[in-house]
Amino acid sequence: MEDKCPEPIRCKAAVCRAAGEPLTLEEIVVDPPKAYELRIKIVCTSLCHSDVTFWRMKDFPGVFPRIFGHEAFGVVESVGEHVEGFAAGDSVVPTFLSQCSECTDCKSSRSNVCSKNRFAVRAGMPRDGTSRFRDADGNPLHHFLGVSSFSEYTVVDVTQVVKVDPALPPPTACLLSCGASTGVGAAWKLAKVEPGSSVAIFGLGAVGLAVAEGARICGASKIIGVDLNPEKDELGKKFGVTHFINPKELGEKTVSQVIVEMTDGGADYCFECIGLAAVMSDAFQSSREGWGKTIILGVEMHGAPLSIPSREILHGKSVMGSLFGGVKPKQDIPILAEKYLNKELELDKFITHEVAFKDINTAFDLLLQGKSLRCTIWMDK
Ligand SMILES: NC(=O)c1ccc[n+]([C@@H]2O[C@H](COP(=O)([O-])OP(=O)(O)OC[C@H]3O[C@@H](n4cnc5c(N)ncnc54)[C@H](O)[C@@H]3O)[C@@H](O)[C@H]2O)c1
Ligand SMILES: [Zn+2]
Ligand SMILES: [Zn+2]
Repeated sequence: MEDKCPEPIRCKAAVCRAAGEPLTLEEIVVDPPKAYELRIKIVCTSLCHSDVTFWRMKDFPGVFPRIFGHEAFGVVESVGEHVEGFAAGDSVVPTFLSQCSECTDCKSSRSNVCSKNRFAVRAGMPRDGTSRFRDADGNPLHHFLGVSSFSEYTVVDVTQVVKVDPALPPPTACLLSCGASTGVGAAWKLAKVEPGSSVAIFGLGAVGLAVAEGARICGASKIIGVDLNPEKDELGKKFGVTHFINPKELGEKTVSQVIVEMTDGGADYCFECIGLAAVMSDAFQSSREGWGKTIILGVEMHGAPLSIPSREILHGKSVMGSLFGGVKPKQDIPILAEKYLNKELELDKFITHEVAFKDINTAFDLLLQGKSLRCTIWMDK
């Protein structure tokens, strides 16, 4: 092994000191990787709405100061003990979901939620709960989803790192680390959308539009997009959205009434890609009796309960939810990468902006104002 004794590294990170406050660029220390961990030099990262949700969360005490970020691409800098299959210089994407490849869930084709390194919003590393980051005063900085990519260097558990083809452009690899994989995976792996199906997507951000991209590839004939932002009408067309509904412009009718009319009984597949319990119910109401499936991808900020009429579920409708769109990171990200390199999967259109690391707060403004889908944040610019 080349990297016998990695030393702590001094570098810059965008630290969130309190909920909802702009991130501050600080010099930090990143400790060497422990056993089963890798230290990664982040090349670029981007902002997903899940970062924004937890950044905003004021009633989630004790987790600041924290380094957010979980969509990224980087290069392995060093590996800890017992790490197999990775070496310094490898192109990788860290992922918020793990795949240990050994547990019952990882071995089953029915699950993508590893039961050995379980998904949780922890403050530290998954195995020992401690932090690998320290600020200038030596105080620990908390991790986010085991990734914390808003730092020039980060430490990630080996079960949350996927090797990718170096031919992938860094911003594209970065998209596959969360949003694009989640949306495309939900249509392709979870719903298994059939040719000729009707699909309704609530929320046309990167996740919702990635569902549209996945549904387009699967041959869906009707792809209905629902969004409050009128600009998503034109934008959606680039992603195969065939019909657009702005709930603010419906007058007396409800969204679900309109979708049921448009699809002659309800959409075959409805996807919630916003994170609002009320919209999850709308999605369910818009699905077809007999076989309609509602797939929930949005993260409800306060975990509000989902309310659906129990009688309607007797009519053959079903609801399911998913982390990462059913994608098993180590198995499926390389497949999605290949689909991109074969020009089957179109990912470049998701990258609407780019900024230098020092301007990371601009990426927050762009997403919050509904102007960007994904903004590439370059660490070396
Ligand atoms: N399940 C997962 O594994 C997973 C992975 C990634 C993201 N997510 C979640 O998916 C959701 C979308 O993420 P994103 O990065 O695409 O977000 P985004 O901010 O880019 O997009 C959200 C879209 O929803 C629209 N919207 C907001 N409120 C609406 C309403 N009431 N009715 C209609 N449209 C509305 C916005 O205009 C925007 O276009 C978030 O909740 C995020 O946390 C889940
Ligand atoms: Zn995400
Ligand atoms: Zn596992």
